[in-house]
Amino acid sequence: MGVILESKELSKVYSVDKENKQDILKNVNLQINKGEFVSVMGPSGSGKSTLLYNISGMDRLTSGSVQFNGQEISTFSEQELSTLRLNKMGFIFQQIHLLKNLNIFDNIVLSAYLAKKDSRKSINKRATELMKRTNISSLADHDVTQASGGQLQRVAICRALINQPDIVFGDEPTGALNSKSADEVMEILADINQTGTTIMLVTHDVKVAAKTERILYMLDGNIVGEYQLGKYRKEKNDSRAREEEVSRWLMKLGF
Ligand SMILES: Nc1ncnc2c1ncn2[C@@H]1O[C@H](COP(=O)(O)OP(=O)(O)OP(=O)(O)O)[C@@H](O)[C@H]1O
Repeated sequence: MGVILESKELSKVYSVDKENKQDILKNVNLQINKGEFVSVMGPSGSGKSTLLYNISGMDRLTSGSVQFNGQEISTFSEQELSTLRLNKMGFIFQQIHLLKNLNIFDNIVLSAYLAKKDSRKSINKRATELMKRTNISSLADHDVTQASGGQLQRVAICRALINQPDIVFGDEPTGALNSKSADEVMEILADINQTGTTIMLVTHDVKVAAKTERILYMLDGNIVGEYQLGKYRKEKNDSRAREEEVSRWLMKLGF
């Protein structure tokens, strides 16, 4: 299978001012395998988002190492990092940052036009397929203001996938959605994972974590537990049992 992402002794210190420094990540060692679907849980302030930003090259670590596909990325320049993020990584956030002056289709294809890896014709074809897969084809020429939160989050998924990334990172990707839309988004992500894309997301929601394959638990800047759930398969119809399994594990950890 092989490792896609690895951190070794990853530390992040925030300096509030000269005297006040906060150790937010404390020597985090983490490995994510190619094709895995991993979630990160833990109390508020435990460092989940900070971990996501530091291992995805969106923020700079204070010390330690992060390797992506065997390449040390902590020493990359800003330009190298931005090229890496554009071509190899996709991002989905709780707040959907779409451009209001572009319609939904153009929001999805924009980063692929910028990456210039493929012709516009093949990018448009891919966008059309992604929109079909996420059930938002009818929204192509709509304004972003004309779509619901759940629909916009699907737009964000299409946008995250348009450059065929090796890995997709999500920071509370369902956090702003009602439970039906959250469920639909998770089904889409599970489906995308099953076609080979690695996914790592941060969540507070047991229902979300229960659709992932391995759950990491963060406490006070470190990973203090992990749980192997195995791949979620819709046809097994065991969402409830998985949620109960995760809840029992979290209770043992005092969550
Ligand atoms: N830019 C920053 N400067 C200073 N401190 C920060 C900064 N960003 C985050 N922090 C602090 O780092 C700690 C961890 O924040 P982080 O957002 O990673 O936690 P989290 O586990 O994702 O929390 P939540 O579940 O509430 O989103 C918090 O105490 C936060 O206040």
